[in-house]
Amino acid sequence: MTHHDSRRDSGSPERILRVGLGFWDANTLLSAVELDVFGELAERPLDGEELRLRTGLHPRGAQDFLDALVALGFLDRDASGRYANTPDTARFLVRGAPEYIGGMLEMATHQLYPSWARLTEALRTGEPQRDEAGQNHMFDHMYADDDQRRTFQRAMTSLSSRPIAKIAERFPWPKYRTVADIGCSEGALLTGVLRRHAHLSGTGFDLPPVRPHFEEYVTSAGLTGRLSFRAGDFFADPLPRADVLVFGHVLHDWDLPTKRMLLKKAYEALPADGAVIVFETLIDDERRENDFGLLMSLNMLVETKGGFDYTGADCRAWLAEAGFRDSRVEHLDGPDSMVVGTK
Ligand SMILES: C[S@@+](CC[C@H](N)C(=O)[O-])C[C@H]1O[C@@H](n2cnc3c(N)ncnc32)[C@H](O)[C@@H]1O
Repeated sequence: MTHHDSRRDSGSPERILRVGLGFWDANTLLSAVELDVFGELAERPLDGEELRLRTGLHPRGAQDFLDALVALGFLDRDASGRYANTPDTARFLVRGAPEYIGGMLEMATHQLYPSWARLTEALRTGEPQRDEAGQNHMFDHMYADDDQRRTFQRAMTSLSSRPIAKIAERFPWPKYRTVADIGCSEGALLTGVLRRHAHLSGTGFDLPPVRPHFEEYVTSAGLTGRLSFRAGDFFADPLPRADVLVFGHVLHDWDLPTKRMLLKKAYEALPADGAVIVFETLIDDERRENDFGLLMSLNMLVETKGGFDYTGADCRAWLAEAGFRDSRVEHLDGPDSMVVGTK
């Protein structure tokens, strides 16, 4: 990927304006998700007035809003003026669809957008811009609220589903019998991997408030017998023992001493020849290409006390320090890659 070169020096201010006003596009899409425009169109196309009434829009902005979604490529409109989902919005933005990605966008609306409005302050001070993020246990605070907890779990599942499918497909699972996912959230990784590999059993490790979400998700996937939940706090408790330990989008939440502590605990919990899988929106080693990974790291700046994203080379160095005998980096999907370390 060398897309950054084509983004520079085009001789036109268009890209500068487009990025600078990127919140126009973003808010239009986020409002459409919040108002469930795509869900209302799941069954059949609707004319503008019916769609307006169903989504509760005031007449003043309705037509511009819906036609902006057409112009942005998120809706189609036929010759008779009826609106319909595009193949992508039908697939990824209808709530309840198996590949629904809107959980992440719901979290963007409620949580990330207000923090990002204060990015300059975060850059000047190094401080997160969510009131509760300054506390040691930001998750305790977020999980105290049922809605926030559910939105966050859904966001994680939606963001992780594609890299998880690749991990299920590409990692040499036949060599191992047990897997534990540290910071498992609803259990999307374990479910994806165990569905594909019938010989495996798994443990999800996460904070106690996550248990009901995990159990609901795993039950609906029909995997209750092979999967269990272990409630714990990885600061205070040892990690569960398993042949493979997974950290998905977990290390980037924390500062460097915590990252190192978690990898050390993983080493201790693994048998000889056991493996750790770390998957994230890894930054490329040159720190030039993976803009999503770099922006994710700024997201950790505004959202967490010490979190940051990192390169594959960074992670391999930490794995070596923790004692792992070898490691490798493999691209998964989109901005996500995994680092695999062997004890
Ligand atoms: C960013 S989410 C990643 C979820 C999932 N692994 C994925 O890739 O989609 C981080 C997870 O770490 C969990 N977590 C945070 N602090 C924890 C702690 N002290 N002990 C155990 N789990 C924790 C959170 O509850 C959350 O599920």
